[in-house]
Amino acid sequence: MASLSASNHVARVLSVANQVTDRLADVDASSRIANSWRRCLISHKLDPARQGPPQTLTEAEIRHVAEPMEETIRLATPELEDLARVLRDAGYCVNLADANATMLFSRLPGEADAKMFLDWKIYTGSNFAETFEGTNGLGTALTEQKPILVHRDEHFRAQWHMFSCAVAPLFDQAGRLAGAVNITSCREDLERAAHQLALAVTMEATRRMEGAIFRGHFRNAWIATVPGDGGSGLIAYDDDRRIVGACRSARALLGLTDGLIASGIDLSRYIRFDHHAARGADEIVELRRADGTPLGQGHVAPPMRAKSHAPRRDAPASRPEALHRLAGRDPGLVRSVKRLMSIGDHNLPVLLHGETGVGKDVFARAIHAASNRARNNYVALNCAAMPESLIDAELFGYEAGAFTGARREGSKGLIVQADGGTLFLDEIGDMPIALQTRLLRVLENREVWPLGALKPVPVDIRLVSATHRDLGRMAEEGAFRADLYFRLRGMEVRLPALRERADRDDIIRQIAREEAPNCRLSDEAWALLSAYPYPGNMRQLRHVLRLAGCTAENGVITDADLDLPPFGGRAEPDLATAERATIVEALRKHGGRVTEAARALKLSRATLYRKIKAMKIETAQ
Ligand SMILES: Nc1ncnc2c1ncn2[C@@H]1O[C@H](COP(=O)(O)OP(=O)(O)OP(=O)(O)O)[C@@H](O)[C@H]1O
Repeated sequence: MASLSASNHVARVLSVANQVTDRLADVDASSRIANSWRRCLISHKLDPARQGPPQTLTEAEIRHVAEPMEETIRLATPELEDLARVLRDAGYCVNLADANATMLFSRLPGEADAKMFLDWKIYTGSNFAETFEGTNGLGTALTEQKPILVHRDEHFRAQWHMFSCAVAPLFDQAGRLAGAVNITSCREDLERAAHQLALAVTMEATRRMEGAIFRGHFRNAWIATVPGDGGSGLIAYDDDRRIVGACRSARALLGLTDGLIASGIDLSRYIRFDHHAARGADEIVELRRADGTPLGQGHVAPPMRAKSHAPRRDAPASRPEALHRLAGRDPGLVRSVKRLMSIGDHNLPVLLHGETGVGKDVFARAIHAASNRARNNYVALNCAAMPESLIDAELFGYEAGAFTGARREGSKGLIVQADGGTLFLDEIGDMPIALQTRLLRVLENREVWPLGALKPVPVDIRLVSATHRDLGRMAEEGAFRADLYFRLRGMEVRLPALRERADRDDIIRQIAREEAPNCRLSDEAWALLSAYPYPGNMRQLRHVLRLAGCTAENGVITDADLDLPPFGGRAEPDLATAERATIVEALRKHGGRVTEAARALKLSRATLYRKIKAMKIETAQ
């Protein structure tokens, strides 16, 4: 039925709703559309012939309504933007509405189609509740909490007959209805089948939004993905394996309720699997029910704090104190921090330069915390700690099935995880040339192409990188891409070695307070500490004082407690030899197992890998 007059449509609605056999009754009387028409007539008392625009909110009202949805919209936005880009050329407008059917996010299609949506007020602030607008995609999907396609003359009000909308409801991290994702088209040439396809795409995108909302909400918890017929379920649990959250599918799959979750019920009462909590990386696991029956392959992801140091959600917008504290009273650093603060709100890349252990990582975190990105993720990657193929996958992400061994649902990659925040690339001088080219492209185009992806993902990151090498020289010699080098050093900050710092004594005092709080330094110990050149910088000083705090007798650290290897102008070889021997011994003791050796040495696995690589130590792994 291409175009119906308003009066014919009224007669049609009445005959369908009243189940009268009539030539106009072209809609199945038991269908969801017919049921909705009945609701509109009987419960909402609406008139199918009524004309007029939808209710719209003022700017202030929109802000008020959007406030409780702020986090949900933020977490769903990357997927919404993707969906809008995919459907734009097909003429669809894309919206996210809250559970009351008020549109709070809108992306219009190209110019040729956009005017129609503007004229009909299909944009942010408009309300499409079924109780006002009658049967329509948003209102009806939200009423029924089910995806729906409302094609042209299936709308209750005749005035909406030039539109088709496909809508998927969106459920929040607790499985509650949070809103719906709507796509609307006014193209006459698009058949129902085309809209059905677009609905499937929208449902899939909405499922990914729900995943992002769940992961964002439980970013400090472990997350297990459990396969299920109605889509995979997500369960969040703490370090003691107590369940702290479950999405709608996981609740349905395992019979979890709010009450059970609030009681901190043990995960093992529902699912069991083995994984290595200490590894701090995502893992594919074999899942079993509590009674041992197999549940298939699942996936376990560690808390974001372990891999990306995500700040707390209540973190203040910007905290420059840490940066000032790190600069201390060193005039050169104080100047650098001043300059950094003056460019703080810009996204200028920063290149940190300094010897090992001077505090490049803590400085990078402080730059992030002092910036206007502080509320978003700080994501760090050590380029020297991983083989090229792993950096590629970790950094740029990949689509599902992009390569053998890839995670089933693909991986967003660290660049996308850092969207809106800061990406810290440590030991950037060790980044393989092929990846330098890809990174340069990301910085230039502000988008990333995950491996196997058909389209790029837009990203907004601030890049802070660090190196102990002379990148300028490497660029001259062709060992590092010169164009990338110039991009990285929007601002270059040289972190002085501890022996060069004007405020070295302040730092020794501060670290002594932190590492050996119950001890005082004897005069001889103080003399030794303040004269020593510290080839291992802050890290070495910390280790020396930590050890001294343990061996000191009667609360006094003497020179005998200080393990300061002799320094003959160049201490690195001695220190390096001792360190190498310690690592080789730890690896030997643990049968070449890096994870266990790292634990014994109290180093992160990544740091130990980096050292193994730098020292060219052979391992069994
Ligand atoms: N200004 C400072 N005051 C006190 N401790 C510091 C300071 N800067 C860094 N540290 C400490 O020194 C240690 C090494 O810091 P960090 O890992 O940031 O150094 P790095 O330069 O990144 O080292 P690497 O080059 O080996 O990666 C950490 O324990 C850190 O807490």
